[in-house]
Amino acid sequence: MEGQNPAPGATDGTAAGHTHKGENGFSLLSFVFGQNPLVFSAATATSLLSGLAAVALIILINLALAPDRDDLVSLGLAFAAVAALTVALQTASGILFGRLGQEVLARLRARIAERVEAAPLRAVEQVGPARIQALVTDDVFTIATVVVRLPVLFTNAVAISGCLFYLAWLSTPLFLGAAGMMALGVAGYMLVAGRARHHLEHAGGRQDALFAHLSALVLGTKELKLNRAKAEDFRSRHLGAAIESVRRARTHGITLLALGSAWGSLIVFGFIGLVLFVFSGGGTVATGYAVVLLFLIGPLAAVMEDLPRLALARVAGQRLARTEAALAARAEPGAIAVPFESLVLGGVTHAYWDERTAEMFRLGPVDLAFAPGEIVFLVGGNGSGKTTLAKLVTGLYAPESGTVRLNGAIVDETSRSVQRALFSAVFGDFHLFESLVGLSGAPDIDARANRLISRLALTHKVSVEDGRFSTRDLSTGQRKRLALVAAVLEDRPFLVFDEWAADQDPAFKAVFYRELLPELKALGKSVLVISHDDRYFDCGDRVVHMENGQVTADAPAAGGAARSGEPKFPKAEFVFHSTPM
Ligand SMILES: Nc1ncnc2c1ncn2[C@@H]1O[C@H](COP(=O)(O)OP(=O)(O)OP(=O)(O)O)[C@@H](O)[C@H]1O
Repeated sequence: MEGQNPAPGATDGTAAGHTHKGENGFSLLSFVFGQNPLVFSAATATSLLSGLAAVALIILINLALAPDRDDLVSLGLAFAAVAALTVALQTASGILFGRLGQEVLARLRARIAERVEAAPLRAVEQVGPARIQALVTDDVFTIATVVVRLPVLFTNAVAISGCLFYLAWLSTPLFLGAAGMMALGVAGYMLVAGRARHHLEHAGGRQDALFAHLSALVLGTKELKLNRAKAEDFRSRHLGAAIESVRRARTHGITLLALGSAWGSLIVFGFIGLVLFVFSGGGTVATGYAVVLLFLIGPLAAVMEDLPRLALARVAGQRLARTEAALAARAEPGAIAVPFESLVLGGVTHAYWDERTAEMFRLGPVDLAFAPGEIVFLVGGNGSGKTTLAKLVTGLYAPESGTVRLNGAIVDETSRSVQRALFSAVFGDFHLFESLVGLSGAPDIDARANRLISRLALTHKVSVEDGRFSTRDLSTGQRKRLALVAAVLEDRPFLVFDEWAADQDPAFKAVFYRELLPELKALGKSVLVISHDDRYFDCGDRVVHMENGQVTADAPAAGGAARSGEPKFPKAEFVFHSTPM
């Protein structure tokens, strides 16, 4: 499985998977309020006041329109004051909500990052990188866009309510008619919006596939550039199809929302027309109604325009809540470093269920024990379950059944972080960070890293300065050497190398197996080496064989030189020695 993303649709039989729990678990308003209660309250208050001020304006206009007024000057002054206040309030609420929008964007991104970081590896694998990418870019942006629109929405809501009250004061039947028509408009809209949301949710799911294809477009550039037919097929059938299906689903959703809005507007215009041209009979009273009703058109149209945005944000919020539920992690205490005495797997199992092929891969039950200072080779055919077993040994996966005992005590959800804290690993799909993340501030870190780099024959290529690698533009084998540097510098008691030597040249393979491993052993480190290099199996203390998810042999290595605890090359310096952290 190394070097591959988990197959989409592949899920465990037992793990959390894509749960629908928390479907409606995202409340935009309470989330926005929680970000900054003070700013939210101030922004809401200014929006609501600006709505009221707008209603006051319309009343003043109406008064000024009445015939034979002798207080036009004072009305004019009041109008100027209220207009200035309205603009000031609108500006203030716009600025405050703009600020909140950015806070929401930043906070949601940080929150998703925290969830991903805290979630069990299996849950992250199941959610997949594409969904996470889509969430932190597209979905959170959709949510933040609505936050920025909130002041307008609030202001308009107040303006509409205020106008309705004013209408009620002008004429009760008119008010009842207006309120009834609006209720009809909203009911029609809601009916259509429910159907639209279905399309928008579908678009969200297709968008995950689209992000996966976009990532394949970048990661697979070499393959696509070499083969034009392949590139065209990928562009048209795979990437193109995903782009098209997102477009189609979104268009359906947005069209339905637009039709819903149109229905609302039609009802409102119809009502205004009826009042003005059929029932009022003209005259100044009709002018008064007309001013209020015409004023209502603006806020109503704006609200109708904002409703689709709200619907989109709601779908995005639900996707966020669902993903967060799938990533849910039990709070783990901070990982304490404990001395390593023993690690024993008893009847440990794990299963992957692949929905597409409807096949189950079962690992175990596995019984295995590890002791300090031991070098264990884990060998077996492709797909036999070596990496999966390594993930169970390191505590990256929790066993589905069986037990893991660390220093005699059973590891459970609360102590799995302690198990993980024993390990540094270089997996086949390792990631080389651009700096020695987590080691900044460690004493002498640059010098120790550069010594190791020189030991791994990389001095001419790369160096470490202020904890950063000078470059990562290296060959795969060279980058693996740097990953080993980072792992060794962590100075943890147990190291895992998953086919680390597979990308090394023959001379360096010998250095790895015959020099580095014995040196690590001499330092008391335990090392689990996943390997196909059978000519070096004698460098281990034990060789564990796997076949089809089962451990088929666990025996001392034939002629194991490292068992003596002495490095095979006595003159090798112990450059790996570093200050424990
Ligand atoms: N993330 C995953 N999701 C679903 N199935 C998986 C996942 N990882 C591995 N598998 C399945 O588990 C089986 C064992 O995979 P694993 O990577 O543990 O084997 P391996 O012995 O390390 O193979 P290799 O030598 O090729 O690296 C594979 O057949 C694969 O189908």
